[in-house]
Amino acid sequence: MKILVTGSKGFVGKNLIAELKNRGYNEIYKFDRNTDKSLLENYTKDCEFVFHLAGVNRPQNEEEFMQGNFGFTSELLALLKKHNNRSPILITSSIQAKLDNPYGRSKKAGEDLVFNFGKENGNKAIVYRLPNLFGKWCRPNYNSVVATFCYNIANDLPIKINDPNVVLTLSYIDDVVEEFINALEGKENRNGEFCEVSKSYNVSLGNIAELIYSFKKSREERSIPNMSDEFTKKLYSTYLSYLPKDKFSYELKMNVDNRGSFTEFIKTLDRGQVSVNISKPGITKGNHWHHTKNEKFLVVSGKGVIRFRKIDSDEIIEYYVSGDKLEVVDIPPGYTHNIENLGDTDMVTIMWANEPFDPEKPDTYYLEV
Ligand SMILES: NC(=O)C1=CN([C@@H]2O[C@H](COP(=O)(O)OP(=O)(O)OC[C@H]3O[C@@H](n4cnc5c(N)ncnc54)[C@H](OP(=O)(O)O)[C@@H]3O)[C@@H](O)[C@H]2O)C=CC1
Ligand SMILES: C[C@H]1O[C@H](OP(=O)(O)OP(=O)(O)OC[C@H]2O[C@@H](n3cnc4c(=O)[nH]c(N)nc43)[C@H](O)[C@@H]2O)[C@@H](O)[C@@H](O)C1=O
Repeated sequence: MKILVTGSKGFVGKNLIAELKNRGYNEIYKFDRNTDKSLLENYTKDCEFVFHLAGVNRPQNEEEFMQGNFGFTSELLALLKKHNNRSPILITSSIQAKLDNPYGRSKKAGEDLVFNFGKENGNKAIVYRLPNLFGKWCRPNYNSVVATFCYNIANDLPIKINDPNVVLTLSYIDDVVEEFINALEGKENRNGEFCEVSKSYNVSLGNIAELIYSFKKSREERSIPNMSDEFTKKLYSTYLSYLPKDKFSYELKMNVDNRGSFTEFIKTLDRGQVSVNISKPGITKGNHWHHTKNEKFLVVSGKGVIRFRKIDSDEIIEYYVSGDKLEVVDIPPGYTHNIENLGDTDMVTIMWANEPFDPEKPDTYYLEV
């Protein structure tokens, strides 16, 4: 299927094209600002679907709104008409089309053109009045406060919030792309004459800023944002996409002694803590038990033994473990336990505990196995 995408180098265009390719749509005609106009003539001859995303959001002069959002749409429609091309046309209008401002009026004029063209020529008109969008690859300091906040905070730059109570309606780029591909496949989500993305979030600017700052802080706290909240999950992915290329990594505090090291990796209040334990050859760690605290040990490199003894019993239970065969060993409460490195290399163990370590209430009692 031959698909024409205008505005192919923009935020929405790049995300849409990447996913179209993932899904096997490989005949994509890309048109953007610097594409030779004569190619648009060719593309409109035989394209079978049009995603008309090219739009003017932040021009130097106000007149460019009408030239870009109405004028260029007319040129595109005239070419489709010239070639008697009846392919469906999807356009990205804006919730601002309802507003009496230069951008809104130009988007409304573009909508009217497409609706009328559809009626006159039989092309299916698929018109989205999109809310503010967010996601990876949106240009910062341009048409999205989310992109600007993510970029500035990731780059240690200040942000300016005049009114933190302003509430935005936001849709996430992956949900937009999913909806657009549904539309391509004839399953657009209609609400009256317009189409809409089914998922959107109403969030205040203050909340957005607070969340993004918390993402930055999560590295120091070794915490993980709340992924059970859909908006947080999507905003966190967006934030990460703005990390500068020299800031993808961060160091952890390694607690080193002559036995090896113990390093906290991830701490959560509701799903526990993950740490990395390194033991030198011949070293035994542990020899303690817990009332309620419990753990999972996963040796990923080296070899050793995990021993258990119920605190009122003489029976010793042994689990031989090695990085050659990944196996999780649960550490049940009421059993004193230790882990000994039996190999001649460092033994590396991933340790999960059901609660973050609390020095005030460690629930850990020394007792030899
Ligand atoms: N992102 C959002 O939150 C929302 C976007 N929309 C609409 O969705 C569409 C896509 O938005 P988005 O991807 O964010 O915007 P972008 O500015 O990132 O992308 C639009 C692309 O279209 C190009 N373009 C503009 N005019 C023309 C033209 N006459 N010929 C060829 N190329 C052109 C732009 O080039 P250049 O950069 O050189 O101008 C740019 O590469 C726009 O129509 C926008 O109005 C609607 C609601 C919300
Ligand atoms: C739907 C619509 O969506 C976009 O247009 P926009 O709404 O202008 O987008 P924005 O993210 O720049 O602003 C959102 C709100 O946020 C305020 N705002 C901005 N920048 C800061 C800022 O830096 N600080 C503060 N405090 N507020 C800001 C601003 O005053 C406004 O209330 C376009 O993609 C467009 O194409 C489109 O159609």
